[in-house]
Amino acid sequence: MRCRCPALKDLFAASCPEVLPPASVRTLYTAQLMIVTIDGVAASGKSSVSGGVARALGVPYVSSGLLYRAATLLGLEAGLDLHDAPALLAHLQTHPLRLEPLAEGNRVWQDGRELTDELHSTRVDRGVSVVAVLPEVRAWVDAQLRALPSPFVAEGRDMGTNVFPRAGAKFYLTASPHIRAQRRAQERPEDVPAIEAALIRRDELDRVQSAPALDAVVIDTGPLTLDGVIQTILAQLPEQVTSA
Ligand SMILES: Nc1ncnc2c1ncn2[C@@H]1O[C@H](COP(=O)(O)OP(=O)(O)O)[C@@H](O)[C@H]1O
Ligand SMILES: Nc1ccn([C@H]2C[C@H](O)[C@@H](COP(=O)(O)OP(=O)(O)O)O2)c(=O)n1
Repeated sequence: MRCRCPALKDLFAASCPEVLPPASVRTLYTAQLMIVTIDGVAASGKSSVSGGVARALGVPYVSSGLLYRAATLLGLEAGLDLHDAPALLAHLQTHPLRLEPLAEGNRVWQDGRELTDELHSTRVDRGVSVVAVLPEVRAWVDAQLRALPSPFVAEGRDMGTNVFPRAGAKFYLTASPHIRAQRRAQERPEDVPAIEAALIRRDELDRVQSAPALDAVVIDTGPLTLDGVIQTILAQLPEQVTSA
């Protein structure tokens, strides 16, 4: 079959300029074209910016970090060793989590209990990087994210590199640790120096899975307002995303 779709033709030009891939692969890639990924370091503005972009597009946003945070919370509550991947996974199988990706804010449920408000505590902040490096937990989170119906905006660390490599648009947010600590201090009981030290430690622990995608637009949010970042992203979205 001849390839008539401009977006797919571009995607497969390198390997197969004339023939479309099998329908199942085509569907998967087309679905990913309607996903915007916003990755970045801790407290760089990922969830606030994703929420704003998602609202402007009229789609939900997906906060992948909440699943890592919820896995951490359940592990802490059960008294598990957070390095023990088999024990954590077994606990997650018997206590299934559900991410509710709403445009106005994501929520996480475990059966009938809402965990959302407990996911940004200092103890979860401290433990989550330990849980997030476990390959088994990463595979568990990735499977949940890939099962969600597009279009949506996905934010986290590896949305553009690992989870949705064919996303229609990719962004990566940065800002200096000091600026990020000043912003976070509005939401946490600790002072700026303590938060800054914890952010630097977490940047290091998250470094491997936090590399920007080669085709991501990197935005330093330091000099920008929240709305400034949102508008910068909206101005760079390709048509296949805005018309989704
Ligand atoms: N460009 C910005 N200017 C000022 N404050 C911001 C900006 N981006 C985010 N914030 C604030 O910084 C804090 C951290 O943002 P958040 O979206 O939670 O980051 P992340 O999801 O990357 O951890 C929030 O209080 C948010 O309102
Ligand atoms: N896709 C993702 C999302 C989050 N993580 C990890 C990295 C962080 O330490 C935790 C929590 O991420 P979250 O984005 O909720 O929080 P921060 O912005 O880092 O404060 O999970 C990850 O490894 N991969």
